[in-house]
Amino acid sequence: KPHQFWETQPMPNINELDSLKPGPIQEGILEEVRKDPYNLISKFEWCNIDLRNDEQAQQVYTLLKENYVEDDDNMFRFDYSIDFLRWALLPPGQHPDWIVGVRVNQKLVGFITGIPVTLHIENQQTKVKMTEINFLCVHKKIRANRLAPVLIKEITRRVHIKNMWQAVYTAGIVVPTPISQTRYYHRSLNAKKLIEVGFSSLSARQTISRQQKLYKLPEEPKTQGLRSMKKKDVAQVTKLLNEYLKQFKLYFKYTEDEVKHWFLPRKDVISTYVVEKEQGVVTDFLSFYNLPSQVIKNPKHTHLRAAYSYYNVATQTPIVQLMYDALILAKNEGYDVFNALDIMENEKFLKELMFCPGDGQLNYYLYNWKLESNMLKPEEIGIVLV
Ligand SMILES: COc1cccc(CC(=N)NC(=O)c2cccnc2OC2CCNCC2)c1
Repeated sequence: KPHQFWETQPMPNINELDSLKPGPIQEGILEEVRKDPYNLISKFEWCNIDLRNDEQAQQVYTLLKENYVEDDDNMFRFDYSIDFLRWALLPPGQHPDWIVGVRVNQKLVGFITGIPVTLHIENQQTKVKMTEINFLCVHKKIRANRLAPVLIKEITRRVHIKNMWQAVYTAGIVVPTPISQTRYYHRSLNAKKLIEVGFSSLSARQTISRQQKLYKLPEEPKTQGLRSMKKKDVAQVTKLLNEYLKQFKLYFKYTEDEVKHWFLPRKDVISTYVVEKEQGVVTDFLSFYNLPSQVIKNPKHTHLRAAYSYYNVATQTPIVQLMYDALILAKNEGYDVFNALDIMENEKFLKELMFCPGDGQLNYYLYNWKLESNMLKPEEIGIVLV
């Protein structure tokens, strides 16, 4: 029976979509939260992963590299680096017991994570402290042990115990009940490599050299004053970002500390470029994160270098021009492809900059929250998960 687990969860099911009132579906009662971890099958043990510890970080890296998300044709698998995982999972205010592992004889076989976020939902008044769940992974060799539902219940318990009752997450699969179904798009930067790894294919009339010409980019960005973000930009970037995000129905509010963490450039993790017009005034910024994929079987290439659009705020520079510069910068940083979802204002540049639709969708989920409107359009989503 499909969804036997999800039917037990506070997610609106198809026939409640019109009866539930907006807001929390279940009131959280702290006293009722189970104090001890969920039971695991024998030999399986819970552990908190300290990603600052090289050995433990390496174990997480290897588990994900070999067992995490693959594309629909099982040709590519995400290959998150240790530096990336430290960026993604050690933000300000993180909780050590929200980086959850399951071990069998010291070997890491299961993983799930949460980070604290403050989410604004649908209108200004409601802002909800909650968790952003990510990196749910069970080793390929021990699937169908029903470990995934236990990992979800355990991290839910660890969130409830901190008196938080909502969560936000994304998934390529559809389980009850997405709040938005977004599509992803790819812009070729290295046409030859994309064809060699099988990411792109040539139709009868296309040739590699024709593709290379089609996707060719200028050597240098066009926008005057475009430069790498520095510490001194944090205050202005924070104001620009928080102001910009208010137009969406779902968005995070960022402190300057969080902007420092999420946007200051980290080599091979996050790239952020600001547009500094006359003396010191920052008017726009663009950012993209580095998520390579392992090419599962290919004689010539082991990895696909992919840049993923993060947050882009265009107030003076036209968004199409800003994103064209993002493509040029990503190409110059060595990326093969630039990926983006059709969320926020991205529809405004996807076609014009020759992005092609991917073969899947990314669904957004809100745990224990009924929206006023059952579904949000992708352009109403103002949050990017890594
Ligand atoms: C090209 O290598 C891949 C390796 C694994 C999966 C996919 C397809 C896929 N599922 N892509 C996305 O989910 C995706 C496509 C564009 C932008 N962000 C995305 O996902 C992000 C956000 C959610 N967590 C994973 C990274 C592609």
